[in-house]
Amino acid sequence: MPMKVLVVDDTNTDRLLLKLHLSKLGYTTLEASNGQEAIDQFLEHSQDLDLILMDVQMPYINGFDAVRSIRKIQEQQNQEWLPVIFLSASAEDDDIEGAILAGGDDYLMKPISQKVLSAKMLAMQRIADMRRRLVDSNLALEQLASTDHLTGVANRRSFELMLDREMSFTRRYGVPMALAMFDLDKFKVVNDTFGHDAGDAVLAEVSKRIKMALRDSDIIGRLGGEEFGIILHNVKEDDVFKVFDRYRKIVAEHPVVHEGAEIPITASIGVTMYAGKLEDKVALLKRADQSLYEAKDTGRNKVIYHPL
Ligand SMILES: Nc1nc2c(ncn2[C@@H]2O[C@H](COP(=O)(O)OP(=O)(O)OP(=O)(O)O)[C@@H](O)[C@H]2O)c(=O)[nH]1
Repeated sequence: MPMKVLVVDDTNTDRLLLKLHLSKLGYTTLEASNGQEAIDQFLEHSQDLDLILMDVQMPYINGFDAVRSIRKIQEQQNQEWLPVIFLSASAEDDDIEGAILAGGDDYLMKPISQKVLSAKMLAMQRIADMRRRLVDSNLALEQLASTDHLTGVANRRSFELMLDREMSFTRRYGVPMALAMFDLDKFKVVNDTFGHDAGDAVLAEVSKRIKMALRDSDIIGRLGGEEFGIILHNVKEDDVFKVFDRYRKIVAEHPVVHEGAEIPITASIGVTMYAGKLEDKVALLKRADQSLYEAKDTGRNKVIYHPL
């Protein structure tokens, strides 16, 4: 993908010439005619910007100061590195050193040779491509590390991180949430009767059914074995039992079919609510677990919810 380049120069002709040359080379350009505009453009386009060409000598906020501000913003927002090439009429060693210290990656002498600029752009394009590949593979790795490979839902680590996030959202905005522990009944019998592969197929099918029934803002994760966690975001106390009983029915009403065999399956569900009091995740999980235990102990295939 061709790079998107922000061209910053207070001299209109220099800026237009640069833009023209870059467009001819196939790059997309944005422009700014002073340091403040450069910062504003960066803020607006930081997600898809690949390179900044920054004039050094500009009134008010010069190129060095503009780049220092941009680097500070990037650091605060934990953003990826964005290459900056300074453009300057000065060939003094101090200025070149100053450019690198201000956060620049390279330095081009004015008047700019089109040949040198084309070559530098080629090098920067290589870096931009490498950076994109790195970002993509980091995303893929993060996805892999947070997903349960059998069911495709969040794994325990990632579910607990999301639970932390949901709880702090509830504390800040007072939006109540529900947490359920959801455990398949007599799953050992399923494995023993139909085989481990059939057990795996049941786990995959049940999580698929629940995922389809959840709203986009709700979360399901596999806590381990045949146990799942479910978070309902922003739910009314009166609706909690109804929603989870619907999930219970979705599991129980149709057997899972695996290699011609019909495997009846039910689940027990322990539910609790969180309205933002000073409790921690461990306390909340424990409360849901106690309700789950009660559901198992009093016959299974049921939802237990004790309003707070
Ligand atoms: N097929 C399959 N089975 C699993 C997996 N993880 C855990 N199990 C099985 O799940 C079963 C859980 O058994 P128990 O903890 O005794 O509970 P249960 O039989 O579901 O009984 P209750 O929970 O009391 O209703 C064990 O037989 C585990 O081997 C998995 O990834 N795939």
